[in-house]
Amino acid sequence: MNPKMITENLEAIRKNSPLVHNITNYVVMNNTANALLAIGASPVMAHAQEEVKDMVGIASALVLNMGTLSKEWVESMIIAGLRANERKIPIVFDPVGAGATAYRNEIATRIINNCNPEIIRGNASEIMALVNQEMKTKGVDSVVSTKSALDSAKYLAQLHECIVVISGEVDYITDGNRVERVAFGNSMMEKVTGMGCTATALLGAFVATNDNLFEAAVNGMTVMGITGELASAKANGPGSMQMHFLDCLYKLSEVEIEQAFCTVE
Ligand SMILES: Nc1ncnc2c1ncn2[C@@H]1O[C@H](COP(=O)(O)OP(=O)(O)O)[C@@H](O)[C@H]1O
Ligand SMILES: Cc1ncsc1CCOP(=O)(O)O
Ligand SMILES: [Mg+2]
Repeated sequence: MNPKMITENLEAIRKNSPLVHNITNYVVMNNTANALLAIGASPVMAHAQEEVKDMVGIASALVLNMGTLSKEWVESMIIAGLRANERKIPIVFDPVGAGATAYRNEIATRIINNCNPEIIRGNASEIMALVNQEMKTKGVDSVVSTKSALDSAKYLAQLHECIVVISGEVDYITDGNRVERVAFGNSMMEKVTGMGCTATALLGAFVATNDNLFEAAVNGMTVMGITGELASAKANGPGSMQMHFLDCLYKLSEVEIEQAFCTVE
């Protein structure tokens, strides 16, 4: 992980403006579309079974998010996922609320097994729940530390040959062997709904412009964290945090990325 690599990935997003197709939840559609625009990507939210295949046909990445599930949407996700596999475009999956209900566990397993996502990004509780169906979570928020989910993440990554990202105070990114730790960010990020979903959506833009999936995931989570730090320094609370997050993401510069690295080292 280095500032230059991250800046190059960011510049590729801004230059190419990849179309990121999202099948996501009602709560975060607006936030995540705005975050993708702010970073320089082009978002589209489309979930009708009649059109998802065509939309994947023109997209550079697919984001599947199970925040507000329904039977119809699940079928759309599977159709879209299979088309993404056919086109060999990357899929990023967010198992929102895995562990909270049996239905969520069942659907998460179905999406992973049928669509083979390149990246799975969840909070620690969700990642643990994907491995241990006995794991009970509070809802969409995590109740455990990210470090405690690391073994589950490695197992999941090896089993499905994908990258697993655990987000939280400290993020971990693993391909089952390598582990990268990203410790940027601010606790105010927990107070804005959809921050995790935003991370997942942004990962869509990073993988759309970087064939190295592991590197793309690390870059994406680093940009999330640094932007969170810059935004929280300007924010007075969750409302202005949300606004400043978009502005800081839009303006994020190479110098700011380098400075953030200097502060932690
Ligand atoms: N306490 C914290 N300190 C720093 N960054 C955080 C903290 N909590 C969450 N984040 C960051 O906020 C984003 C959303 O993560 P998280 O809250 O784990 O997702 P979710 O909303 O899915 O539970 C990630 O980029 C993560 O790094
Ligand atoms: C509150 C809520 N309920 C269903 S989806 C959702 C949004 C969750 O977003 P995030 O996991 O990014 O906090
Ligand atoms: Mg989440």
